[in-house]
Amino acid sequence: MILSVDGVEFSYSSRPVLKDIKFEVNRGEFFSILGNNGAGKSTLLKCLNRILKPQTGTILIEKEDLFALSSREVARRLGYVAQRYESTRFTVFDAVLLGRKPHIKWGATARDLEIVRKVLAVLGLEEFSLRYLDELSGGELQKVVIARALAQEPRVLLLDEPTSNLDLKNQFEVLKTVKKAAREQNIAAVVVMHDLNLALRFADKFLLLKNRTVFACGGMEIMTPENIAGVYGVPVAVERLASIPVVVPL
Ligand SMILES: Nc1ncnc2c1ncn2[C@@H]1O[C@H](COP(=O)(O)OP(=O)(O)OP(=O)(O)O)[C@@H](O)[C@H]1O
Repeated sequence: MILSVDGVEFSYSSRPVLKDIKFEVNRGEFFSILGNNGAGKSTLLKCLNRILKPQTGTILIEKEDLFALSSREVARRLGYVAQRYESTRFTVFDAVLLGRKPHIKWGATARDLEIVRKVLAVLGLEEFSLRYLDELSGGELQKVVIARALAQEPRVLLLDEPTSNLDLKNQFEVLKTVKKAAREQNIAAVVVMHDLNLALRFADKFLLLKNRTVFACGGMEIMTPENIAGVYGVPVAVERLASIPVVVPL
């Protein structure tokens, strides 16, 4: 187990958003967080990245209390891609190299540069290497911020709706890359998603959030029509098409 969350509660001033959140994520796992708009998914991800501090509960990363770690240690262990981000006057290469910052002591080494080149190649961003971020399309920029998080080589990768700006091909490529990174580097990817079909296709485990708390958590066995309808309030069928599970609203 790489991440363990127990009894987490969070409120924005007096507005309670999360209560009694409990789940575990294992190494190598693609873990999808699902739920309606406003269910608290982004808030939960921010608690996992220590941007927000839960009022109660514990979050352990590799058995250590997340809130007892130094900022540098957090940056080494956790990679985070927010739902919204701004483009800056960096080149794509430099922006991805920034992901290596928690590992760099004096200056970037040949290994750091190699990692950046590799990640850019995997995500098909090589040709954009020297372009400035503010000259990219929304989807290209989204791939760059994911590339930066992958270059960081974190133990846990936290992604908030990583495919929201991507076309069909890029949605698949990005999620495939994340899944491969989880498997090959034996890290965990915790991904907030809206597209149930993409979640079914790529995730190993699912956390369904409803009414501020965990509605269900587990593998494919919890993605039943009853649970999905219970969370989203829409009747659905879960079918297999070319042996791929798909959710169809009825
Ligand atoms: N900074 C904030 N201050 C006060 N309330 C907030 C703040 N950020 C979010 N909220 C509220 O907390 C609740 C959960 O928000 P959150 O962004 O975590 O939901 P979400 O599940 O990620 O939603 P979405 O799917 O729409 O992105 C919402 O009711 C939202 O209005």
